[in-house]
Amino acid sequence: MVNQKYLDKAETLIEALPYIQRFNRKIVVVKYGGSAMLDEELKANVIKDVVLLKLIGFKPIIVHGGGKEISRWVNKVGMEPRFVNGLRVTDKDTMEIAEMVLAKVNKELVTLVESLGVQAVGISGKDGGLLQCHKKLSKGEDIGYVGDIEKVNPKVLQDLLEKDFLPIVFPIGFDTNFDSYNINADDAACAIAEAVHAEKLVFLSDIEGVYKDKDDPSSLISELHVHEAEKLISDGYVGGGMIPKLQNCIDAIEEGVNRVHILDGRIPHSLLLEIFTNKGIGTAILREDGEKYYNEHE
Ligand SMILES: Nc1ncnc2c1ncn2[C@@H]1O[C@H](COP(=O)(O)OP(=O)(O)O)[C@@H](O)[C@H]1O
Ligand SMILES: CC(=O)N[C@@H](CCC(=O)OP(=O)(O)O)C(=O)O
Repeated sequence: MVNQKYLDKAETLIEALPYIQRFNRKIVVVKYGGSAMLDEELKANVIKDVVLLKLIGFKPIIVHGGGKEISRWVNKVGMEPRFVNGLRVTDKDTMEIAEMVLAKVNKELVTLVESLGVQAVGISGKDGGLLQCHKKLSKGEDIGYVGDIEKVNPKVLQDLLEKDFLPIVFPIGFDTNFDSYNINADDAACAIAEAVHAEKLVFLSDIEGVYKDKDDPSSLISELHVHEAEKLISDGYVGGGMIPKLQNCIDAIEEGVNRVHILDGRIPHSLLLEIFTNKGIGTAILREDGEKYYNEHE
């Protein structure tokens, strides 16, 4: 008689079959950032999940941030990090630090992927002219070298995917004068997902998902139609970094990305759980005609 434990494992693998079929050869953009990047064990788990997606036939692209690491280095050189509406005020020195730190984080992620036997290529938004931007103002205020993405040239990503590499992107771009700009990583992930016609865009953050009431963790919302997400923002239920994140989710859905999710990067393997099981973890943002499967607070 075969041990039940092994039968359960086989069952779990078989349960994944419809999801593997659905996403076979499809592009999945994973935005990785927040404090889930600071814990080495969590980082290794996130990378293992993405490598697994790659090896079973998905086409993942990682777009990463590293805001907390940038702030650590800004502090180290005796400066004070400053944010306006979730965006880093970026003077020339901060720009230099941001680019150096993000490039370092990028090569660490490349190394982790390579150590698992998958070929990765780490690039910035400058490479292949991927992210062309102009200076972004925050409600009219000049916040320095912060970039607003104007155009995405996805050719470099398409070529890398075609040759079976796993692209890992960090959010630094240039404008038409080739001046460098610091781009919010959520903005970069959203613009890239739209440009490559991703099937799915996943934000791995350091919160369970979107709460109906930002001060009440028991109010997690499993699924949100676009108009409901818009209403949460306009009614003031969403604050801080969740405002641009949710706005990016809305934009991505409106630009044709099929599925957009905000997940808790602190939960080990939340990416696999979301993709391969029918447990609604995190928050899914749905098209207006998208059917809801879960009830709130489930
Ligand atoms: N309604 C809400 N639901 C969830 N998080 C919210 C809400 N309103 C504000 N937030 C804040 O938004 C943060 C997530 O945005 P951010 O810190 O920019 O994430 P990341 O660094 O992963 O990109 C949460 O940690 C939380 O403090
Ligand atoms: C303009 C701007 O704010 N850029 C961000 C880029 C990194 C980022 O977005 O990192 P997380 O995703 O980890 O927050 C910054 O300098 O922090």
